Amino acid sequence: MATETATKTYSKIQLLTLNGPEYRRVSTAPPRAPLANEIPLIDLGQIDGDLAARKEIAQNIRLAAENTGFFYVYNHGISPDLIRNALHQAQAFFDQPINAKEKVSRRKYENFQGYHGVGTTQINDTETKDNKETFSIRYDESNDPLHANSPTQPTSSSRSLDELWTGVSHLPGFRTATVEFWQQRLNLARKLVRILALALDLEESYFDDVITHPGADALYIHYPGVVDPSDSANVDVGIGSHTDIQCFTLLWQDNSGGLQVLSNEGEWIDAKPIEGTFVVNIADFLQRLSNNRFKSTVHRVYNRQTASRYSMPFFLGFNADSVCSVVPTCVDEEHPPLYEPISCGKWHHDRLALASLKKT
Ligand SMILES: O=C(O)CCC(=O)C(=O)O
Ligand SMILES: [Fe+2]
Repeated sequence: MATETATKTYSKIQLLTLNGPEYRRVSTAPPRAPLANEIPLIDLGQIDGDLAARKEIAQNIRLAAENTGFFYVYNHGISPDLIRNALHQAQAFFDQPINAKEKVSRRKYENFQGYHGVGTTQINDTETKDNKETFSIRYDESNDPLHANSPTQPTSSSRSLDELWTGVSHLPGFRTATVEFWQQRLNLARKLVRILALALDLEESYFDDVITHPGADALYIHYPGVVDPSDSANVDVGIGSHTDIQCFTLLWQDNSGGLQVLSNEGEWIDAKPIEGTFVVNIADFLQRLSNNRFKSTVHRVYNRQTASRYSMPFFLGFNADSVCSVVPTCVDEEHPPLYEPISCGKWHHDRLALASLKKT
């Protein structure tokens, strides 16, 4: 009689990095539920409270950032009505015929803004093409409440952005809801940067000078449903295995499920949707500045249902031109800096260029 052994099988995924390809061992077992400390729920209710309250949030975030780099936040202060409205706008945009969406094709704008069609991206070339379509906007000073009193001069890129907004102006309320949701997440992200400084034992204001004109990229993503979810041969990824590039991501996801995070042991875990939360994950640039103390963790999305899945990520990076070094609190004799200083803009640009070079 055969004895059952608890042997686990693993495959390998490849990730693109500026230091060459990196490989991760990945269990072939179906995703499991996370342990409580793998993707903890963190209460931000006191983020505007006194220093002791902010330090308590920082302590919780530090533990999560050093473990998987993924956590949920609640009591984040962004109104559910605004989120619902943004979601309806995203759905209205994606429900349009393809030629209406192509009018704002990202090929016409700088920095990947605008529309990317289904199957036009492949974030991991050892997996399938990404089965998703997206609408993206980037940081725009004229939308930033921090600079409300400093009128900006029109530039060629602001003129091309006007064209982008004109291309969606037939969708009532689209621009207003999209910009307001972007502004509120930028505001929350700036507060989180100060909490992250505390979590790294730095002065709370340590990063203030590098978030005056930050990377602040907001996406609407639509993952089309699959025709037959029981068809196990059809395993197109929604978005392939990857790490995020800049400092951290604030992600709103609908109730579909499908977001999976790679555990420290190489098993997929489900970052299941939790009403009223954002999923936050540390990204590569912050891992780098923390000398690998904070973790930028591999994740992916599968939409294995007939219905559409929608998500709305917001990626925060530091000012594109500010050169940043590994922070002093993460360096000592036993832990020399592992990385050279670099700006987040160059880091982001080179990573994106690497991905597109691979495709040509
Ligand atoms: O759609 C999601 O839930 C996650 C998307 C994501 O990981 C990304 O856009 O980097
Ligand atoms: Fe991601």
